Amino acid sequence: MYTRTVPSHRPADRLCLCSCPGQQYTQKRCVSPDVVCSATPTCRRLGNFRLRAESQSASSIGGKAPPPEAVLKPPGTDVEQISVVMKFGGSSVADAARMLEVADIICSFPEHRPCVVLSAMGKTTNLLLQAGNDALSTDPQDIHALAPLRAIQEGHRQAATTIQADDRTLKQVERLLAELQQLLVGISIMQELTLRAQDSLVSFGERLSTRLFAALLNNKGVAAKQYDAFDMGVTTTDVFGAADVLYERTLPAVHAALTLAPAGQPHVPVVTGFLGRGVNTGAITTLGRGGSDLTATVIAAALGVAEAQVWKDVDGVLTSDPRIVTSARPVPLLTYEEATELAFFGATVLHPLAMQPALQSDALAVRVMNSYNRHAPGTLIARQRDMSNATMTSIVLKSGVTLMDVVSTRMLGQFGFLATVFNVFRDNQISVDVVATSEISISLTLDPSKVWTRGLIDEELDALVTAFEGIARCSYQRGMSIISLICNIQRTSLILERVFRVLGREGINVKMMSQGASKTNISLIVDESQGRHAVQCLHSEFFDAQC
Ligand SMILES: Nc1ncnc2c1ncn2[C@@H]1O[C@H](COP(=O)(O)OP(=O)(O)O)[C@@H](O)[C@H]1O
Ligand SMILES: N[C@@H](CC(=O)OP(=O)(O)O)C(=O)O
Repeated sequence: MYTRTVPSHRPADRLCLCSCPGQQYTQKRCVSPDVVCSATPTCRRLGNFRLRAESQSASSIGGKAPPPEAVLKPPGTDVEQISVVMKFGGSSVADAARMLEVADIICSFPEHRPCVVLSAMGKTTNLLLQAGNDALSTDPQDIHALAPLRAIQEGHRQAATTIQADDRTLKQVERLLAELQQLLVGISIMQELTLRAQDSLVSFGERLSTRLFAALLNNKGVAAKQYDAFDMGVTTTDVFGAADVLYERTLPAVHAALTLAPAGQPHVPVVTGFLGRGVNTGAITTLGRGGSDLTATVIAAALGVAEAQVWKDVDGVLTSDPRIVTSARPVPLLTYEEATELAFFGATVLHPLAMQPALQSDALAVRVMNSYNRHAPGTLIARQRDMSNATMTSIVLKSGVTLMDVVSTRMLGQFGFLATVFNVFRDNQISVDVVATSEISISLTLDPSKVWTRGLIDEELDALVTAFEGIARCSYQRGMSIISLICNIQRTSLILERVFRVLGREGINVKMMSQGASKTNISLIVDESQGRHAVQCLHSEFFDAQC
C-alpha cells in the first residue's frame, strides 16, 4: 500500500466510458465535466472531442511502416504535459521494421504527448538468460563465440544500421554489447550465476532497445530522450528476479525525473521497462518476467495520467490463451480485479502486479492494444464495469502446479491448525495459490514459479513434508493444472452446472475446487494431462455459438 503524493496535473479532467456501436467502450479523457461522447444519439455530447478511430484514420491505416527516410509528424508537441504512457512489448519491437511501425503508432495520437516504455527486442531476454547459462559451461576465451551472444550482437547492430542510428547511439550500443560480453566472461570465470548477476545480465535487453528507439524517433524528427528506469528513481526491494516496487520512493522520483526536465523542446521520454534499482544493494533489479507492463502503470501513476496503454501482439485480453484456444476472442472490458486474477492464474498477457498502481490511483485506465492491428478496440481495464450481462469472461490455465493435502493428526476442534500450516509455508518461503479447507484438513496448490527462473524442486517439497511431521500428515501430487474461470460469481450455480456437465461428459475429474473471497474467480484443479482439453471444451461451451 502507498499514498500517492503526486497530484494529477489536470484536476478538471475525468474519464468517460462510452459504449458506441462499432466503437465499443471507447474511453476518453474528457476536457470538461459535461463532455462525454459524440458518436451515437445515446452519447452525443462529445463536442470537440475526437474518437480514437478518427485520429488513427489520419495516420497510415493498414499498419504499413513509413519508409526510413520519412519524417513523422511528432505526437502532441503542443501538449504541455505527458498525457499517456504507451508500453510496447518485445513482440511489438522485435526488429527495426517493427520499431518504425511503433514510431508511427505513437505519432498517430497527435492529441497526446506520450511517455514510451519499451521491453527488450523480440526474444532478447530469453537469449540473455540462455547466454548466462551457456557461459557457465564455456571457457572464458570462447565466450565471444556463444550463439545467443552472437545473435544479440548481430540483431542489435543490424537494427542500428537499419534505423540509421547516430554516432553517439552507435557508440553506446557498442559499449553495452562489450559490457555484456565482459559480464559473461565474468560468469564463466566465477562459474556462478547469481540472481543478482542474472538481473544485470537481462537488463542489457531494455538498455539496448530504448537507446535504439530514441535514436529512431530523433531521426524521424520526434525529439526523444532515453531513460534507464534504475537511474530515474524506480526503486525496488532487493529480491532479484522478482523485485517489488517501493512506491513511496518511486512515484515522486519518477514524477520529478519526467517533469522537471530542462527547459527547451518538449521530448518523448523512452524508458526501459522491467528494471529498477534495489533499495539497499543499489544493484539493478528486475520486476519479474513481463515486468514492463508494471513499469508502464507505475510511471502512469507517478505522472497522474489517465491512461496507460500496453501494446501487444493480440487484440487485447482474450477469452482464453490463443495458443490453447484458437477461437479465443477479445474481452472489451475488465475490472482491475479481473485482470489481476487472470494474470495471477496464468494469462501471460499481463504482469500479475500491473494493476497495483491503477488500484491505488484516482482514475488510471489500462488499455491492452495490438500493435499489429492498431484499429482493434482492445481491452479497457477500469475500476468498475457493468456486470449485468456478464456470465463467463475468460478461462485461464496454469500448469506445473503441485497439489498438497495436509491433514491434522490431532482431534477435531483443535484451534490454530490453519495458522500452523501457513506458518510452515511462510518459513519455507513457498507461496500458495488456491486453498480449500475443512476443520482438520487443508488442500492447497503451490505456486510453480515463486521465482521466475525456476519451479519448485523435489527437495523443497520433501522439506515441507518433514516440516509438517508431528503436526499433520502431508502428501503431494505434482503435475496438476489450475483452470481459473473469470466469471460473474452472482451466477455461480448456473456456471457450475454447465462446467460440471461438460467436464463429466469429457471424463475430466476435478480434484479440488475453490471459489474463495474473490468475486471474480472460480478455480478448478485437474490433472495436467487434461488441462488443455478441459479449457478447450469449457471455452466451446461458454463462448462458441454452436454449443
Ligand atoms: N488470455 C489471454 N489473452 C491474450 N493473450 C494471452 C492470453 N493468455 C496468454 N496470452 C499470450 O500473451 C501474449 C502477449 O503477451 P506478451 O508476450 O507478454 O506480450 P508482449 O511481449 O508484447 O508484452 C499473446 O501473444 C498470447 O500468446
Ligand atoms: N523483457 C522482459 C520484460 C517484459 O516485459 O517483456 P515483454 O513486454 O516482452 O513481455 C521479459 O521478457 O520478461
